[in-house]
Amino acid sequence: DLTSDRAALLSLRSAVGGRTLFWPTAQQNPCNWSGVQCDTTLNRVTALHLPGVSLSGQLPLGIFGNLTRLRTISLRFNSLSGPLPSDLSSCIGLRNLYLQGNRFSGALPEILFTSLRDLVRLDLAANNFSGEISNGFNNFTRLRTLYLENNKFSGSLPELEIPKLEQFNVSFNNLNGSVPKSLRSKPKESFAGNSLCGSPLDRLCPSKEDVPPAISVDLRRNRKKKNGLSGGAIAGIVIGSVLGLVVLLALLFFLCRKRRSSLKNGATKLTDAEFLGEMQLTGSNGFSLDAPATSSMMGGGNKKLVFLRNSSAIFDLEDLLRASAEVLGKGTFGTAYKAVLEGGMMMLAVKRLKDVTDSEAEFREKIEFVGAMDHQNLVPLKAYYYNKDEKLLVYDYMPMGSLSALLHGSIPSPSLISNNVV
Ligand SMILES: Nc1ncnc2c1ncn2[C@@H]1O[C@H](COP(=O)(O)OP(=O)(O)OP(=O)(O)O)[C@@H](O)[C@H]1O
Repeated sequence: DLTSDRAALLSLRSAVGGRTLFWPTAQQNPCNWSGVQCDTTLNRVTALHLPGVSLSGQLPLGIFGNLTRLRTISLRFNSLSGPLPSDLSSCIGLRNLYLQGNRFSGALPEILFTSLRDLVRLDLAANNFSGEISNGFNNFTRLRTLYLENNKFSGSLPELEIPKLEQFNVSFNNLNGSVPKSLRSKPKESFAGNSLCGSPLDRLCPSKEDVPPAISVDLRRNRKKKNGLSGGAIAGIVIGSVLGLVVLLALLFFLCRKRRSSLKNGATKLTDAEFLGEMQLTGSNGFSLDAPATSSMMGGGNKKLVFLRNSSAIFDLEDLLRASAEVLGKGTFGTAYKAVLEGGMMMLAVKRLKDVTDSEAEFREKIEFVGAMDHQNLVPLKAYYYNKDEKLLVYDYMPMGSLSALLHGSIPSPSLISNNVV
């Protein structure tokens, strides 16, 4: 009733100020207040005209929810802000809503599209409204004016099949896409200031047909480039990598086996039969010959390792055969090996003689003679071994290499070189 309409108007007055402050509130009947119109038959407020009267602030809920018989609201060209109150939806007989030229913001409440079905004029221009332009405008079947220009509406325009729509403007928003068919009859100025395209605008919408052939080929090529390698190429790379890895592993395996077997062979060869060539001692220049060498026989038999001079029998033939061996080089009389006794307790040079034609007695005599020689540049013979198949000479291992290495390399001390070559 009018009493509740009056109360709602007073709420509005206290919320927005401006000219409403001049309302003679002492009067119980609000129908004489400036800007307020009533239907005397209904005894209700039916229109509120407050254009350009310095209203400011937000429209709170609880005002329009009570002014339910309003047919016209005109609050244009004020400084009202904030979102539209959703209880505007209570004004179901509203025909004209003029809110242009304010600072309203936010999206339009969706409920308005289902309740204000009698709207004829809707002017929301020049505010800060945002969000998409709702398909719900199609519910306003009596609408003749729809002004939404100069806001921040975004997205694309929906098809608006509003039969009586005469005045339409959505210019200067953030709209994009093409102008829908139903609106193509509107003047192009109604769509200006957006990213819209298509009729009635001069800007054509890009489509497959619109792209010139040369550009479309380029686009396709770019797309291909962006896609990177083809599936086949990737599969090829993967298979190639796997094969490469397999070959590499096989090679490593083969090399390891080869190394192991060569070490094994080196050690085994010590047991192979070879013969001692005739030893040609080149005289006594620089050499001193001791008294006949005293030798100790390992194990008592003459097929054992024989230690010469003062060398004590701290290892035996078994130790020697079990030792890991590595070829040091080949000389005239055979091959020399570096033998590391088990546990690394001793490193020896074992010279394995080949082509020995001397009888055992002759061999022993000559080796005892060699073993008795003493000279600062000569590695003393530590022990020897003789049997039919194998003749070995055992020396201490000289870790600093040969005379050749001394002459051509950087080894300083002659006392540490293998001097059997000297
Ligand atoms: N006691 C040792 N300690 C370390 N390396 C040695 C020892 N004896 C020999 N060699 C090394 O073993 C390799 C072969 O030596 P070997 O005495 O069998 O022949 P060579 O003296 O080089 O030649 P040739 O017998 O013709 O005079 C040489 O590189 C040598 O330096």
